[in-house]
Amino acid sequence: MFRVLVSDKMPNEGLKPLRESEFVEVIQKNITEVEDELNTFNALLVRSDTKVTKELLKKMTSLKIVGRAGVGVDNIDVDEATKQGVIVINAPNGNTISVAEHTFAMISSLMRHIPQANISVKSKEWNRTAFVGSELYGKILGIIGFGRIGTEVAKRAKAFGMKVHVFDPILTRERANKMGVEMLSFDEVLSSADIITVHTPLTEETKGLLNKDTIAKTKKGVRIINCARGGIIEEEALLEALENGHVAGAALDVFEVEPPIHSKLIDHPSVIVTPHLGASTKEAQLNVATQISEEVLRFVKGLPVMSSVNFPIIKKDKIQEKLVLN
Ligand SMILES: NC(=O)C1=CN([C@@H]2O[C@H](COP(=O)(O)OP(=O)(O)OC[C@H]3O[C@@H](n4cnc5c(N)ncnc54)[C@H](O)[C@@H]3O)[C@@H](O)[C@H]2O)C=CC1
Ligand SMILES: O=C(O)C(=O)COP(=O)(O)O
Repeated sequence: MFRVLVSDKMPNEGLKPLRESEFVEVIQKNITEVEDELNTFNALLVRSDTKVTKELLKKMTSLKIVGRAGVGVDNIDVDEATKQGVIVINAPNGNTISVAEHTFAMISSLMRHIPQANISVKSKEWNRTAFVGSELYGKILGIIGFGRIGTEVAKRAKAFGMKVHVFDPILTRERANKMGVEMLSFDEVLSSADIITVHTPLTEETKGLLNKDTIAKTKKGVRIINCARGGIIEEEALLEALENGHVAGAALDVFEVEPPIHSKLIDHPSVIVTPHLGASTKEAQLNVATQISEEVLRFVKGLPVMSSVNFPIIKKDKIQEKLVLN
């Protein structure tokens, strides 16, 4: 049997392709619950909670494939997996719409102080002057990272009558024109936008993309959104800019350390937060779990996987060797 450990929360229905296979056994448990049998699993399915470290990979000696039911693979030591000949796959488009919608909910909430006003009314206050907001219409949304999610955010911004300024190193002018957005340099987006939202992966290159120096290049009164990954924006620099009034507000779904219990940012009155909920919809979770299950099943059947993030790097013979089922 091909043993699949599902160590983060995923809907049963999404795991159906694997559960219904006669060649596969699915075990849904936390890593801590299966410490003694880690060497028996052939596949590991995770979201962002499980940290697939070098240490964990070394213990999982029968592992052939890691499936990320989502997009970001920054919680997986992909280099180590590659060295060990373990394929890493993700579900690149299953949660795009959910994250774009959440980003837009955060932008709207931030501009109209909805979370703060909600708390106020529930505390039996009726304060209509403290929560005067700003319209989105006519404002400039700066999008850093114009991939799947950034593109969907842009479509929604345009529907609200916003202008969209975009920086992405792989964006072409042709595509920008087609999408009705303005393609600019990183610095130009920083200096022109009323609201900046980041949608890049977290990599060595994007870590601290918004820092003390780059935040200083933004407009006074700018609002900053992060529904991508903690660490893309340096939290200390953001807090300082909020405290000195340069940044008027921030909406954060993700944090350098999750949960952010020691982050002073969460106590700032102009910061609104959610607990990494971007992909947490019924639809997205069903999509990503189904996609990843179907991919793992393809792998079990010896068919090529389509969404590997490290496949070309692993030598083909190493995969063939791993493909032989126990
Ligand atoms: N909050 C949440 O629950 C979720 C967060 N995410 C995060 O969102 C990220 C983006 O997701 P997708 O749009 O699906 O990925 P994608 O791969 O479609 O797009 C990422 C874009 O970022 C661009 N990029 C890379 N480096 C850049 C840089 N230095 N400056 C500007 N652009 C750069 C790439 O060229 C690419 O176009 C994921 O990597 C993940 O970390 C994704 C899903 C859920
Ligand atoms: O897909 C992603 O990159 C996400 O951040 C979603 O994370 P989650 O699966 O909800 O823990």
